[in-house]
Amino acid sequence: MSIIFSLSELGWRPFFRQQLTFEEWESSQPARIIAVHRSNLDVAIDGQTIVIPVIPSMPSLAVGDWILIENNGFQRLLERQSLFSRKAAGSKVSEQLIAANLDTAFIVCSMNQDFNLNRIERYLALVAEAEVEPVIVLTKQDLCPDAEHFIDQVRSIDSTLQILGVNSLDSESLSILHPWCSPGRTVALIGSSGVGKSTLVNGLLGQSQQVTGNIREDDSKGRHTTTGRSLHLTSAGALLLDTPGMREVQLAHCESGVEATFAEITELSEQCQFHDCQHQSEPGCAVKAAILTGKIDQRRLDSYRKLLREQAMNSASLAEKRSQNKAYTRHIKSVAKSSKRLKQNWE
Ligand SMILES: Nc1nc2c(ncn2[C@@H]2O[C@H](COP(=O)(O)OP(=O)(O)OP(=O)(O)O)[C@@H](O)[C@H]2O)c(=O)[nH]1
Ligand SMILES: [Zn+2]
Repeated sequence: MSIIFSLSELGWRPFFRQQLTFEEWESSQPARIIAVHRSNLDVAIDGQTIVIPVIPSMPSLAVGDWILIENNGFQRLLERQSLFSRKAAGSKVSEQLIAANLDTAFIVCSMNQDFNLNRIERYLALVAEAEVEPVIVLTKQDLCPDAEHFIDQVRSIDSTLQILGVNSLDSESLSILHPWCSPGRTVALIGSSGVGKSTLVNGLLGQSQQVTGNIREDDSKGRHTTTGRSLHLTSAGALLLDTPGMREVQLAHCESGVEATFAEITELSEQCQFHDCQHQSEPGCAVKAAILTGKIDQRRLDSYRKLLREQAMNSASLAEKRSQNKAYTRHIKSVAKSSKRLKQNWE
């Protein structure tokens, strides 16, 4: 089932439009990537969706990317407004792109014993790193006698956050999310297992469906496989990006995201006596002083430290895996070279 989209419904806006040269306006067409497969891309252009082949000279592309095409062939990638990526190990692919040009990430957490502020802060750091607007969606409100208690806790970490309580099983309750789901906007969900993401996705989609139906693609062995597309239309008109990768994003190379999520600690750090203060037992620590006066929560500082450590450890282990892979590749190459030499000598 195919739905016809206009460019503005696909999220086309001045940020992308102004990147085109006059010549590009004349000769090429903007297109949004709605699925990335091994050998081709599904892209939506003004009024239709088409399939274009993946060619080796293409940059890494993600669902949600805007590209220019000419005669149904790839021209160039437009600058992204936001990007979720997973910093993968491996000598060839150092960064696995997950989703591009999202406007909003719904950070989903349930209002029950699974509720966890540290986890929300972890997701906030990821979303800040990707430069996407966060909205905290607290689910299972129907089962919770004191939703305000949970909402207040989230507000205590940042009073400017958008925080909404919902019952994902009730579409009327989800209308509170509509301001972020208007036509042309792109949203995605992030949250732990069991908090109700799938239920929320179903509720937001209502009777609507994937931007186009599944397609069949030949895999490397020539077999047909059916691959789902990742961009869906919500009943309120937004595009909902639902890709498994979003659910597995790791905290690595995310220092600026962590710093942004704990802005009050980062700002206070500038007043610490030592510029590399760890806020533990150093003299003249402004952060410790703020904890003593109750201005900052000890939990906040612990969470900040833990996330900084986690992202540093993940980044380091990825770098190590990368260098191991490089060494392995060098080894394979040298074995191949010497066996070629041997063969030449033999002949
Ligand atoms: N009462 C109630 N139940 C909910 C709500 N949201 C989700 N559930 C239920 O919670 C359970 C888990 O929901 P899922 O949508 O599968 O959770 P998920 O986050 O997608 O979990 P994973 O697929 O493991 O990532 C299901 O039984 C849902 O019906 C809600 O707002 N209210
Ligand atoms: Zn300090």
